[in-house]
Amino acid sequence: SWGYKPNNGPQKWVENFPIADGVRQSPIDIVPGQASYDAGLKPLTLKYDPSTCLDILNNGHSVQVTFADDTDSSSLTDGPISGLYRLKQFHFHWGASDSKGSEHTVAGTKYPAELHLVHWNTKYTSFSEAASKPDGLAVVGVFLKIGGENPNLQKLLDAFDTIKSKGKQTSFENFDPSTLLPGCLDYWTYDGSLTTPPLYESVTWIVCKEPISTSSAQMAKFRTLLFSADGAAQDCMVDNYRPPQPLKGRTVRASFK
Ligand SMILES: NS(=O)(=O)c1ccc(-n2ccn(-c3ccc(F)cc3F)c2=O)cc1
Ligand SMILES: [Zn+2]
Repeated sequence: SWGYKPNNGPQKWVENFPIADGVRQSPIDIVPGQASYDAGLKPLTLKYDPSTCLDILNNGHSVQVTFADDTDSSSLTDGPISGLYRLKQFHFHWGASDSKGSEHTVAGTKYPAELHLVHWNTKYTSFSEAASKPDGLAVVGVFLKIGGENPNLQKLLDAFDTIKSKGKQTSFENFDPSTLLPGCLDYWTYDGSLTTPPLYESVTWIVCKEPISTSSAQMAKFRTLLFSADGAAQDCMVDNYRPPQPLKGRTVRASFK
């Protein structure tokens, strides 16, 4: 099935997912000078309850932390959206080296990794119903840059040895995703899509301007995960990012001057 190799990667996805050539695909290159400041954009309100954190999973494409979404206790409101969106999961994209890995780029600059916090619109009854609707999802993107070691990230990395291969999952409790947010929540926002198949054009993207830090050693830990299942030839999980897609006339708005 789909992946990130030459034979099944982003250039091939259109064969099974024709929306790959759609009008609101993600990620994009964000050019700050071309973004338009919108004074009507509200600050983000992110309220996360660590007790909703359930487990951590290697799904064969990324490492994902999943949340209980049967109540509003972990939610996103305000910002560019209306209503309340519940947190479903967060995951990452990263490179084989510190020179690449993010999906969104900023004036062509690639970061070594990017965190995605995936929320769904509670005007729908479930994540799966919301996932394909034009206003169904809101994903908060946070860039990771190489700097000091990130102690909050380390809690996640410490679980990686037990979920090394595809399909491995383990309980992961009381993690507060707000510890992975930057101090400043200035953001860019635009209408986009899921960045992996099924590539649904259902995402209001909210990309934070300020990155969080991680160390090179911590990035190396991400690269010990495997795309492959137990028993199969070991295939390092690296470069699990889609390159920027055409803007096709979309406007990127900035919440800051
Ligand atoms: N990288 S990202 O844009 O944040 C991103 C990319 C892909 C997904 N994704 C993949 C499968 N699904 C999914 C899972 C269950 C479901 F019912 C519907 C889905 F679209 C999903 O939401 C979720 C998030
Ligand atoms: Zn993602």
